[in-house]
Amino acid sequence: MSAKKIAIIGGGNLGSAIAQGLLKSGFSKAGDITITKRNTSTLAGLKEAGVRIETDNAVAIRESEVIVVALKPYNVREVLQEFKSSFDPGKHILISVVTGVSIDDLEHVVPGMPVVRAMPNTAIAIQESITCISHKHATEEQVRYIKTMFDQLGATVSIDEKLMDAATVLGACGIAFALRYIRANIQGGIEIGFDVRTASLIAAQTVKGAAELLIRENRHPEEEIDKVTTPKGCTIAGLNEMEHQGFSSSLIKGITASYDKIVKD
Ligand SMILES: NC(=O)C1=CN([C@@H]2O[C@H](COP(=O)(O)OP(=O)(O)OC[C@H]3O[C@@H](n4cnc5c(N)ncnc54)[C@H](O)[C@@H]3O)[C@@H](O)[C@H]2O)C=CC1
Ligand SMILES: O=C(O)[C@@H]1CCC=N1
Repeated sequence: MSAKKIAIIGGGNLGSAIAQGLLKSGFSKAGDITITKRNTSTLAGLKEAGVRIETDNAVAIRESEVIVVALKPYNVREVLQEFKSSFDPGKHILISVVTGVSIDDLEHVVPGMPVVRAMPNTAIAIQESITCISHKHATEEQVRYIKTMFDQLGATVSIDEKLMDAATVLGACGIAFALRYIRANIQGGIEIGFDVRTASLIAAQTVKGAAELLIRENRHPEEEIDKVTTPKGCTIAGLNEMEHQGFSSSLIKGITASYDKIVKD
């Protein structure tokens, strides 16, 4: 698969993370990535690494083949509308990572351009994203290229577009949910005696280990929990107290609140 030049339109949190992941994975050479933003001062690190920094979206689009749109949902239509004459369906592949804006909506703004939606998370910066992908009119070759690209940046899963909002909550927002869980562990760890650095390391590595048990061994969480909960032991005492306080329920309610926010906006 030959290397393509990639433009990231919207060099914010996610756009920058994608650029970092592309660099780290070696999928792209720094000189083959262009990232755009109106105020480019936050992109100094990428600039230093050799990534091309642009304020003019038309230039970035013209000089690239893969266009990753990482703009906010509220201005993506307006910005794409402004630059739609720069798109060439014979040359460009368009990937949108924008939350809550459908393929139909985007294809309506840039007629003739097939849009692939992808929903990564910020761990894409270190090649540990889970990226959900869906498409309607892209060719098999375009989809293969996009999947290969995101495969280098973590794991990928192809989903029906109607699940894209759910994917946003579970995968993209999920990073923040998981981090808040880890932070609570750190707070608890400090209260029972650890300094913050040690508590952070233990909490984060423990969550990583739990995740790896599921991913590598393909197990159900409860099967692994059963191995930890000694009868009359401290694990079950802690777990049951957490559940009495609404642990699982609060997470499920948070996930549905997050989903409702996307669907109702
Ligand atoms: N941050 C995250 O974890 C995730 C975000 N997303 C989605 O990705 C999109 C981007 O999110 P963030 O990176 O968090 O937002 P952000 O606000 O950090 O990034 C958007 C960037 O676009 C830039 N921008 C605005 N107008 C522009 C223009 N005309 N030309 C070029 N750049 C322009 C802004 O300056 C900003 O840096 C959103 O649609 C979000 O819903 C999806 C998955 C995860
Ligand atoms: O909170 C948000 O709106 C975005 C979407 C997924 C992650 N961040």
